[in-house]
Amino acid sequence: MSVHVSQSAHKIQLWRRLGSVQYRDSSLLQRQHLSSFSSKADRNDDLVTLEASPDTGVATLRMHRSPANSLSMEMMQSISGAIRKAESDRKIQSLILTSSLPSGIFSAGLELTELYQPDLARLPKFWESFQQLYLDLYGSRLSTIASIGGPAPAAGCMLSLSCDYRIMTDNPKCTIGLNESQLGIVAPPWLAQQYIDVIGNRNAELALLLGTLFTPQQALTVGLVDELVCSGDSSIDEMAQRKAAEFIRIPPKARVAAKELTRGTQIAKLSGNREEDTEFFCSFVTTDTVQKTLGSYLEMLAKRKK
Ligand SMILES: CCCCC/C=C\C/C=C\CC/C=C/CC(=O)SCCNC(=O)CCNC(=O)[C@H](O)C(C)(C)COP(=O)(O)OP(=O)(O)OC[C@H]1O[C@@H](n2cnc3c(N)ncnc32)[C@H](O)[C@@H]1OP(=O)(O)O
Repeated sequence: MSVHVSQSAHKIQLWRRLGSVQYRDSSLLQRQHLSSFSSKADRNDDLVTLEASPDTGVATLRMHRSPANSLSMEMMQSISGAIRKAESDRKIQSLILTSSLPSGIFSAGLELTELYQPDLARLPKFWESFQQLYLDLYGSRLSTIASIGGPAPAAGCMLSLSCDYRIMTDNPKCTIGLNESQLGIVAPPWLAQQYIDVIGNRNAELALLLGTLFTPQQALTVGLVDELVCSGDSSIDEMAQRKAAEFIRIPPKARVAAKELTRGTQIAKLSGNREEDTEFFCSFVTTDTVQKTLGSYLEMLAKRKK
């Protein structure tokens, strides 16, 4: 076991050193169609806002990385940082995760330019930030509520799966689910396991195979979300606040211990396997087949917009 781990650590270091090497399949360059997918490192450190209310014990984490709250490395680090900041305030017991983008998009999942023709030195760090975000949110001592006012595909769905409770706007244009197979990729095992845990094995099996994006009503039926907000009902923010208050009435030690019962094993599993997971991801995502499919998917997104 220890030999295996050290070999994999060596490979990760190798990945990091590959930074100066050009991406190997330059024939996949289709940038002329993909001008809107050209940014990589964020310079903006104002990607999320944390508003803590010691009186109520509730903090609200608002994501606002325009245009779609896609998860670049900096975005994931910002969300992780905000979760830790909220946790460090002992008066805070609950966290509402939401989007403040005018479009309402909750999160479009991983930033696709991080996956397509990736910067090879950045790629392992990017994936480690994704793992860390999962560990921080899924394992948080806070009760966590996802207030989903717009689409939440792939890693956007992961953000909500990592919360304790999910409230979604009942708008059929807003869909949620792990659609990775449609991009020619596959969710990592720890994310697939969250799906299985939340919607059951058979539902997860079919949805992972087909890359299903559920409408809010379908998501409610399979248990992917816990509650829907219809227009005319009280606002999604009010409902999230009410749910947070309900969680806060439970003694914190008991609440945290209950969470540990259902999540501890999976958290320990990834914590002990991060390097191998990163190594697998880097090898998988850089294969020519995956790169080609990602390129076509990006083109399809750009064309759809036109
Ligand atoms: C056997 C063991 C296996 C082990 C496996 C191990 C490892 C696994 C390996 C790999 C796994 C990798 C995991 C990936 C998870 C992901 O999250 S992949 C990302 C998936 N995301 C999507 O498919 C969403 C794509 N986007 C959309 O569908 C729509 O944009 C939307 C979110 C539904 C919103 O639609 P709407 O019509 O409102 O807006 P637009 O489409 O016009 O988009 C607005 C704007 O945003 C840009 N954009 C959208 N999504 C992304 C994105 N994910 N990344 C970057 N940019 C995005 C879009 O281009 C528009 O930009 P603009 O033109 O500049 O306005």
